[in-house]
Amino acid sequence: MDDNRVIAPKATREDELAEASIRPRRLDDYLGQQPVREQLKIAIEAARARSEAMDHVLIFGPPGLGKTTLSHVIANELGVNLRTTSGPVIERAGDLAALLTNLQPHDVLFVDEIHRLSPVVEEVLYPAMEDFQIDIMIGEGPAARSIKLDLPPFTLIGATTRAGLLTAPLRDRFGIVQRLEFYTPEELTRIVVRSAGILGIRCEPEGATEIARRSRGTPRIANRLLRRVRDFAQVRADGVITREVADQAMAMLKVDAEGFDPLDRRLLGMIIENFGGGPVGVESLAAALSEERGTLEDVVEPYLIQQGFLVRTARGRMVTHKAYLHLGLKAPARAQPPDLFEL
Ligand SMILES: Nc1ncnc2c1ncn2[C@@H]1O[C@H](COP(=O)(O)OP(=O)(O)OP(=O)(O)O)[C@@H](O)[C@H]1O
Ligand SMILES: [Mg+2]
Repeated sequence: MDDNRVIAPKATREDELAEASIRPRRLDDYLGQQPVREQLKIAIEAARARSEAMDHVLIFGPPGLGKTTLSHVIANELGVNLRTTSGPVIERAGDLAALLTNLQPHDVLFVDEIHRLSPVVEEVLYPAMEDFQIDIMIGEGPAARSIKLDLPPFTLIGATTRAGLLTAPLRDRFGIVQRLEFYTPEELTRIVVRSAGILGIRCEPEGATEIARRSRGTPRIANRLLRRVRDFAQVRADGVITREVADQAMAMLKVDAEGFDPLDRRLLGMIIENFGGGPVGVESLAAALSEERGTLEDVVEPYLIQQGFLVRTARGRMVTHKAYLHLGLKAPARAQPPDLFEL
C-alpha cells in the first residue's frame, strides 16, 4: 500500500515521533470509548483495592483507534510497569519464558498483534495466564526434562486488529474483552483540540471539527491531519487553522468530505465499474486494485462498512446506494443488497 496515504490508519515513523508527546497517559485523557473506559475503570480500582494483578485484557479494533495507548493507560493507572512485545517477535517458548520470569508482581505484559503468536508459544501462555505457571524443557534428548516455574501474578494485555483471528482457547483466557469502536466526530474534535493545545497549534473550533469529520473515526488520522493542516496554515495562511484553511488543506491532500482518499474512492469505483456494483469476492477485488487482501480487510473496508458505503454479503462485497451518490453516479434500481447478513 502507499505508505504516504495521508489517511492510512497504520502508524508511520513520523506518527510515532509526533505521537509520543500527545499520547494520553491517564484514563481521563483517553477520550471517547465511554463503555470501555467505564468497565476498565472499575476493573482497575477493584484490582488496586485488593492489591491483586488485574484480570487479563484483550483489546481489539482497527489500526489507530488506541489499543497501544489504552495498554499504557491501564499500566499507568494500576501503578505498575509495562513490558511491551508483539506476537511475531516471540519466536521460541524460551523467549516468552524469559519475559514472564522477569516481571515484577502485578506488572502488565503487553502483547501487540497477539494473533500472530506461534502455536508453540501460545501453548506456553495458557498455563501462564491461568495459573501463573510455566512448564519449560531443560536439556535435550534422553536427558531432557520439564520443570515447572512459578511466575509472579501479572496482567496480560493482548491487542489485535481482528478478534476473529484468535484461537478460541486463547480468547477464552481473557477475563476482560474490549472492542474499540470508531470515534464520533464530536469525540475526534475533542481529541484534535487537546492535541492542538499540547502542540501549541492555533486551531479554531470549526477548524478542529472539520479535521475531525474527515478522520475516518480514527484518532491517529486526526492527529496526522492536524499536523498536515498546521503546515498548510503556516505556509498558505496566517498560521491559524480555521474551517476554510482546513477545507483547503484537505482538498490539497485529496481527502474528501467523507474523509475518503483516492484508495477508498478507487475501491468503490472499481466495484461499480468493473463488477457491476458487486457482489465481488475480496480476492478479486484485491487483485484488481493491486492491494493486499489483508490491507483491504483490516484497513480500508471497516470504515466504509461502518459508514454504510459497502456491505459484506455471503457472496462478496457490494456497494450501497450511498457509494453511487458519493461518486456522483446514478444508482441502478438494484443497488441495495438483497441479503445483508454478514459472512
Ligand atoms: N482515546 C483516545 N484519546 C485521545 N487520543 C487517542 C485515543 N486513542 C488513540 N489516541 C491517539 O491516537 C494515536 C494512535 O493510537 P494507538 O497507537 O494506541 O493505536 P493502535 O490501536 O494501537 O493502532 P495499531 O493497530 O496500529 O497498533 C495515539 O498516539 C494517541 O495519540
Ligand atoms: Mg498499537
